[in-house]
Amino acid sequence: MASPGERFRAALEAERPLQVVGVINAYAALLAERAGFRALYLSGAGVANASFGLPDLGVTNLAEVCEDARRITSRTDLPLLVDADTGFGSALGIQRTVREFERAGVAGLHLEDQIAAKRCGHRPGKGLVDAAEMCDRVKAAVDARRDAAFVIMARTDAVASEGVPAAIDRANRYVAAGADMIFAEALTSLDDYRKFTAAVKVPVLANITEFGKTPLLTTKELAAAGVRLALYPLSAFRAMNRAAESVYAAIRRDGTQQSVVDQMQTREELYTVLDYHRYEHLLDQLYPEK
Ligand SMILES: C[C@](O)(C(=O)O)[C@H](CC(=O)O)C(=O)O
Ligand SMILES: [Mg+2]
Repeated sequence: MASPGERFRAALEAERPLQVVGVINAYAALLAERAGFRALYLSGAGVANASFGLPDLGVTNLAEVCEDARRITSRTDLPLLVDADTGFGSALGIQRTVREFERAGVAGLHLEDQIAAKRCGHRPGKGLVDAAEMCDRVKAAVDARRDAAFVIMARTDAVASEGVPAAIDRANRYVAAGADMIFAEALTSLDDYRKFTAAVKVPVLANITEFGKTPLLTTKELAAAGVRLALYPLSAFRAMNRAAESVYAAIRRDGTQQSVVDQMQTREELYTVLDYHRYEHLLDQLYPEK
């Protein structure tokens, strides 16, 4: 079979823009696969928020992110893009990140030009490293990959503090350093995406995260602006949280779940997604009933 990186690149050719959808765990990955997506995303915020109940402020480490990634890649062949924040260390740390991600079956990563004390891209107070330091991060990542198809995506958070032209300039420097794709973070208009894609000669990703700085642009609009990848990092996670909140509240309030059962996925539906009956059948064969 093609390598994960090759599968990601093939997906990018098959769809414009390629929709890359966030999955916070392996079960969500199965749901996304059934919905027809061609590429998946493990969000740094998702790992921090969902797996650890922590804010997305650079508090999770390589091993923790890898573990979440591995659980997803062991259950689906869809290529998985993983958020590596600022890379988990300096040059040697970044090299280790790339190797561990490759070993975990990941298709590619994105690295951002924020300082190590990173913030969410859509929040104030982001600090940046200079472009030269970010280029060193990109070079370290490119040198480390064993599969040439493993995707090294450079994310620039510079729009907020330096403006669009300076962010484009940074993006082009990251491409010259070897970045395969550019993650243009927290752009505020379609026109700014147009400026990016006109000036940057590799595929550009738009992060369509809710309640942030970027309007909820459609794939049609993004395609017309030349955007090649559309990311939905936490959409399903936010909806799951709302659903869980309402179920917990109802059970606590009513002393029964009767009013919310019709909001639930049924046991049979759960099993269908898991392919439960195939596993059960296997078990029956291994241990026939006496
Ligand atoms: C894409 C992102 O890096 C993530 O970790 O998912 C976040 C998403 C978000 O907080 O909405 C980011 O944009 O910084
Ligand atoms: Mg992130």
